[in-house]
Amino acid sequence: MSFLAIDIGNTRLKWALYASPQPGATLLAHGARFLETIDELAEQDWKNLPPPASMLGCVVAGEAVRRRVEEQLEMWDLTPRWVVPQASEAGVINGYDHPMRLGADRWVALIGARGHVLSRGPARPALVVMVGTAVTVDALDRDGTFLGGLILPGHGIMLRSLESGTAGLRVPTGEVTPFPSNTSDALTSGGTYAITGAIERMGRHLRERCGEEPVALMTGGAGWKVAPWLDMQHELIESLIFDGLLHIQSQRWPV
Ligand SMILES: Nc1ncnc2c1ncn2[C@@H]1O[C@H](COP(=O)(O)OP(=O)(O)O)[C@@H](O)[C@H]1O
Ligand SMILES: CC(C)(COP(=O)(O)O)[C@@H](O)C(=O)NCCC(=O)O
Ligand SMILES: [K+]
Repeated sequence: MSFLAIDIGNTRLKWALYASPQPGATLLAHGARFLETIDELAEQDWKNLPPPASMLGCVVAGEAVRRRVEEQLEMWDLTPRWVVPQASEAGVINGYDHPMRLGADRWVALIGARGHVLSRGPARPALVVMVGTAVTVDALDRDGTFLGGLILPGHGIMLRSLESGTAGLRVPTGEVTPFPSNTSDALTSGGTYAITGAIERMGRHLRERCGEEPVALMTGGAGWKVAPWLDMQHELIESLIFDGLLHIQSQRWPV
């Protein structure tokens, strides 16, 4: 009953093969590819994998990328299924004005985060941070209602937009420091503090709204770059999206 989970962001496709579609299932294999090279998945990463019995993915990179991935999936006898955010699912209530317009990766991360919160004891509010091409900072209250969240540029987009919008900012990346005294450090510190500042601000909104400290869960390829500078208790969970896909699949097709 192996299960293939796929997360397609705007920079990379991440995949993971689990022994079964159940939270906590054994991880059999996993990998990631920049979107430029996803047409090699069948011939390379997936060539020697045991055929998965089912698959569930989330994609925010558009129809053309989704179709390219579905072509790679044709090597197996699988029906590709892609998450569409619902009004509520797996204990999470979608508070977006138009629930289906929420990014599928954000919805899946919220469901994964809710699973982590409930597996640790009494329900608590959660701050769900995804540091990828863009950065999202989403707020779940104690009852599992998604209250709303921030979208801001990821580090790469911030630097590229500064480079393209100015004459003098094409410099190597620098260090994060309280008082940057060169262009490289100023850019790297500015980008990092913009991201951590947004996270800390949403953390304050959620704490004031719920009257208790939220659990802060962070994921995404650039999470490790930001985490050391975040002035709040938090946990980096690289598998958060996969955990959400496992929860959804286990509820849709309970074994
Ligand atoms: N191997 C890598 N090489 C360069 N950048 C990486 C790598 N892995 C992660 N990153 C960083 O993480 C970001 C992509 O993270 P990811 O979570 O895959 O984004 P998305 O979900 O938007 O595709 C990139 O913008 C980059 O900052
Ligand atoms: C905000 C995002 C671009 C983040 O995508 P990523 O950085 O993971 O590539 C994605 O969640 C998205 O396309 N959202 C749709 C708009 C919304 O969530 O309001
Ligand atoms: K992502």
